[in-house]
Amino acid sequence: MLEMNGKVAIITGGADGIGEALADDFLNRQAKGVYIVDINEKKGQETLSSLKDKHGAGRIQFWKCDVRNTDELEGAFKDCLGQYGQLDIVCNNAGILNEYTRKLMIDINLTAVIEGTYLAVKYMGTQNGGKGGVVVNSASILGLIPHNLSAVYAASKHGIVGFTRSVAFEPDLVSNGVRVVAICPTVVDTTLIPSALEKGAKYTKEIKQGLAGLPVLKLRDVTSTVVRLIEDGSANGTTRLIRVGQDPEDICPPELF
Ligand SMILES: NC(=O)c1ccc[n+]([C@@H]2O[C@H](COP(=O)([O-])OP(=O)(O)OC[C@H]3O[C@@H](n4cnc5c(N)ncnc54)[C@H](O)[C@@H]3O)[C@@H](O)[C@H]2O)c1
Ligand SMILES: CC[C@@H](O)/C=C/C=C\C[C@@H](O)/C=C/C=C/C=C\[C@@H](O)CCCC(=O)O
Repeated sequence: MLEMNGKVAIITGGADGIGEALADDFLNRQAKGVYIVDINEKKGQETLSSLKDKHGAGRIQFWKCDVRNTDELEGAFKDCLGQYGQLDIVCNNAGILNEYTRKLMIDINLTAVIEGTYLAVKYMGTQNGGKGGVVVNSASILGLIPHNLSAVYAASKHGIVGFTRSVAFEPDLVSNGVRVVAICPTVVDTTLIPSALEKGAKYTKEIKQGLAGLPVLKLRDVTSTVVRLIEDGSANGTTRLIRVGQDPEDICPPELF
């Protein structure tokens, strides 16, 4: 069992929404340090300031970068180890929803998750001077089911699910003591979808109709599931579906051919 107490985490997309809630939750659980990595400087500084007010200045840092730039992302890992001397948890959570910018969305939602996972092995792995650890990738229910109004977004999230289930058992990860899991929430109470719709997302009208009346997850439904996955040392290659009013359940249990 890996307890949050005394652990150090990097959270991409940590300035807002699910990432911000994870940072707050980890700090509430006495994490030693949390690194929020985000492209949004203004929101990042605001979140940094409010988390410092709540939890004290020493346990929270903000690293501004675009997760698509692997060198800049790696800078956060190096800086984090320099600040805290350890790294235990990596949440590859940054994501966007924009069917008009297809390559950009795949680069942020999928490629950066893949690169972030291998950076986690490089900096947490037992064969690389670390103590091992856990990677939590933010997928979506749309990583498990198709969606005709969000095909590229769904492709990016299906990619995360396939990658997570596979890489978790890659020999290099197993021998380095690094577990990899993914969360697959339905709609969550953040600005991701409302702000995409406000900006005139593709199929805005149809998406609004589809979303009307759908139950919305609270941030704590997501953070509590993430913490359970982190703490459960047997969770590896797990893709956990999170729905309103239902216990989180594992879909596609990992089975190697
Ligand atoms: N909100 C939902 O309904 C929902 C449901 C299932 C899964 N998800 C997934 O969870 C993750 C977080 O979603 P959210 O709802 O908290 O979104 P959000 O928009 O509230 O927060 C996402 C954060 O990622 C940051 N970000 C975006 N592009 C970035 C980049 N290139 N480099 C660094 N940071 C970047 C944003 O600045 C923002 O702070 C996403 O991967 C999303 O796809 C969200
Ligand atoms: C799924 C949330 C987020 O990751 C992606 C949003 C992308 C586009 C917005 C909209 O088009 C997507 C709606 C997705 C709905 C998914 C599931 C529902 O059909 C059923 C949910 C019912 C339940 O909570 O069990």
